[in-house]
Amino acid sequence: MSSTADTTPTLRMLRAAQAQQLDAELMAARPGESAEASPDHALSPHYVLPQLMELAGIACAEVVGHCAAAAVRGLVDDPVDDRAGPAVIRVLVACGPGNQGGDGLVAARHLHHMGFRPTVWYPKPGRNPYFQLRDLEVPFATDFASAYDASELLLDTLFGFSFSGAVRAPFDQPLALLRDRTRAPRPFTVSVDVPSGWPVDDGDVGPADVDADDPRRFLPDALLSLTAPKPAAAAFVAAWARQRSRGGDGASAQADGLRGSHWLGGRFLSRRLARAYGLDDAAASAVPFAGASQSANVTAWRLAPALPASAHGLAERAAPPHAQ
Ligand SMILES: NC(=O)C1=CN([C@@H]2O[C@H](COP(=O)(O)OP(=O)(O)OC[C@H]3O[C@@H](n4cnc5c(N)ncnc54)[C@H](O)[C@@H]3O)[C@@H](O)[C@H]2O)[C@@H](O)CC1
Repeated sequence: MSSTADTTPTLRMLRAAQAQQLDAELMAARPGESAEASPDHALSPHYVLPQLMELAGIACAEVVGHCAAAAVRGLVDDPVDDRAGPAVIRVLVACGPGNQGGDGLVAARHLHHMGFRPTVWYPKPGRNPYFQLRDLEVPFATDFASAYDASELLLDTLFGFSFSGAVRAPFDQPLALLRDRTRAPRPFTVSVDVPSGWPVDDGDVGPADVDADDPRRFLPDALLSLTAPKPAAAAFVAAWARQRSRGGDGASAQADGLRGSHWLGGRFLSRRLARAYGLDDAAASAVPFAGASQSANVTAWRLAPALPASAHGLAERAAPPHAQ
């Protein structure tokens, strides 16, 4: 009989296929399928993609804001006086070809309005927020390496839960650079959903245990999970636990407070959808967001394994499409 109940709050994880399914259910987005065809779609909240991206993007910008002071104090050779405010902080926003790249574009717009100095690397332009950034005269970088070296902070929105296989050009070069820059000084790096290049559903292997050319040598300083952590978030948490037990790498105490931090964003789930994916059951505690915040620091939260696919009927349904 156990004597003391463990009260550590818990977040349930979602595997890639579950996250894609949930995304589709939020939007009722399967082309050609009538709402009557599926009870899930009849109940869908019918979000449209730009709404979800806006919420994801503002959560990204908020987490960058939380981490910015640490980035400046801890990792720059000649620390900037943080009383100067965000205007001195250069944030490189690396945007991939999918919806996560769209989150990054939205985040860059919010960062601009918050007073930061964002620069965007977006080698496959196309989504609407791109034109908004052009209108705001936010600079676009063509050379990732020099923009990286000129920044205090990197927002990694290259790939999220739909990444798979070996990385293809033109994204291979930035991922190789991130993999090779394992030590400070380097920009404080915030990844979204999955550290780019990592296998989404692998929760066990961490950067310390992989070969020199393995993408998991790239260990971001902070991770923002959207809607729910993916198994890669558990690998991120485990990798930072190992890093801490080895005594870190010399960065300042202030920066260390946020290095290895895990955040949750994406406030768009109803109780019905949360319950359907096991995000609202006895093992998964209540949502951690406070007040108007679009992000919550969940570093101290435990991560529970994703439910088996059959638990919410995923196995019986076709894989959803996702925007390219
Ligand atoms: N419900 C949610 O949680 C929401 C998630 N959003 C974001 O959307 C992301 C998922 O978006 P997507 O499904 O578009 O997927 P991703 O943004 O993960 O990327 C898919 C794109 O990457 C390409 N790609 C995949 N593997 C590759 C490889 N090995 N080399 C080169 N290119 C590769 C694909 O061709 C596709 O263009 C999430 O991670 C999250 O950031 C938000 O935009 C909206 C709401």
